[in-house]
Amino acid sequence: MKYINNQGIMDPAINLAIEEYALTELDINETYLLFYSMNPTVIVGKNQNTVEEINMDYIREQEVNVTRRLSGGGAVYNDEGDLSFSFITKDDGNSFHNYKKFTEPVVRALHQMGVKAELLGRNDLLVGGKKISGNAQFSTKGRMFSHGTLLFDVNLENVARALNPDAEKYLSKGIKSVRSRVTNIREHLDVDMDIDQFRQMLLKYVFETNFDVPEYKLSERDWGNIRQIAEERYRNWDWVYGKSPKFNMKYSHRFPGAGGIDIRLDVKKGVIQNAAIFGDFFGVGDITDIEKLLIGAKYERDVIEAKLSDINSGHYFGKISKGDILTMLF
Ligand SMILES: Nc1ncnc2c1ncn2[C@@H]1O[C@H](COP(=O)(O)OC(=O)CCCC[C@@H]2CCSS2)[C@@H](O)[C@H]1O
Repeated sequence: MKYINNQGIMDPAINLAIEEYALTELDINETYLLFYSMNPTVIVGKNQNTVEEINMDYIREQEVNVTRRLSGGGAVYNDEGDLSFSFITKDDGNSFHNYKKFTEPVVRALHQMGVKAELLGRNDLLVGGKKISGNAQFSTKGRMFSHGTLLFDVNLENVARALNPDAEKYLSKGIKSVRSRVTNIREHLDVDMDIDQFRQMLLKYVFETNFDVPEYKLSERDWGNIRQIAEERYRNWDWVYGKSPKFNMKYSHRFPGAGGIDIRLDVKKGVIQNAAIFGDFFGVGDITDIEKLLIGAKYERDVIEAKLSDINSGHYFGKISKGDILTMLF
C-alpha cells in the first residue's frame, strides 16, 4: 500500500481528480491511500439531481463549491475541517460493497484515539448515535475505490445550511440523501489535536508504522493529467448539473396585492424542455413569450437572469418583479 500526498490541496475538483487518476491510470496492482480536505463544497452522488440537494441561495452567497463524484449515495458538505479518506485498489470480486473492509482500519485508529466509532447501517460511521463519516464506493475495469468523509472539525451549522431545505419544489427519480444527525470527531478525542496531527495518527495506525509511510510521489506528468480530469469532469457544468436525472420543478406563490403565480418546468440534462406559467397577476403581455424565453435555456440562475434582463416585467407580470420570478425559479 502507498500513500498519495495531495500536498494539502483544498480544491475539491483536484482532489477528486487525483482519486480518479489513481483509480484508472496508476499501477493496477497497487493499493493507494489518499486523504483530502477541501474548501466548503457540496459533493453530490453520481445519480442525484444536484439542484434538489443544494441550497442554491446559500451556495451562491457563500461561494460554496458544488461537484459530483463518481460514487453513488447522497450529498455531503465538506470543508477544511473534514478529512476524507480514499482507498483505491483492485476490485478483486469481494471487496466492492464491502464497507467494513475499508472502514475497519479507520475505526481501529479512531478507537486508539478514544473515539468509539462504529459502522452502522451499510456505510455510516457513528459515535454515540451521531454520524461522523459517510462512505461510498465506485468500481470500474477491475479497480475500485472506497471513500469516506471524516467530520473532524467541520462547521456543522453550514452542513445543514448548504444542503437543500426545500426539496418539495422538485420531482425526480434522483437518489435522495439520507439526513442524519452529525457530530465532530474532535469533540470525542481523549487528547486534543489538530487536523494535521489527526491525519498523521491515521497514517500511523493504518500503515502500522512509526517510521516513514511508503509514498507514491505524483510526477509532473501525473499532475498535468490530474488538472485535465479536474477541468473536464469535476469543474464541468455538464457533469455537475447536466448529469442529473430529468426533473420537474413546480412552485406557486401568492404576492399580496400583486396576484398569484404558478411556474412549472421540465428539465432534462440541466436544460429547460418545457415551461408553463399560470396565475392571476396583472400584466397585459402574452405570457407564452416568457415561456418561450425559458425553453432551451440552462436551468441556472445567471442564465435565466440574463434572459429576463431585456423584458419589461410590468408588461407581463404587473407588480411581480423579475427578482420575485427568479426567487421562485431557484
Ligand atoms: N461531511 C459529512 N460527513 C458525514 N456526514 C455528512 C457530511 N455532510 C453531510 N452529512 C450528513 O449525511 C447526510 C447524507 O448521507 P447519505 O448517506 O445520503 O450520503 C453519504 O453519506 C454519502 C457519502 C459520500 C462520501 C464521499 C467521500 C469522499 S467525497 S464524498 C446528509 O444529509 C447529512 O446529514
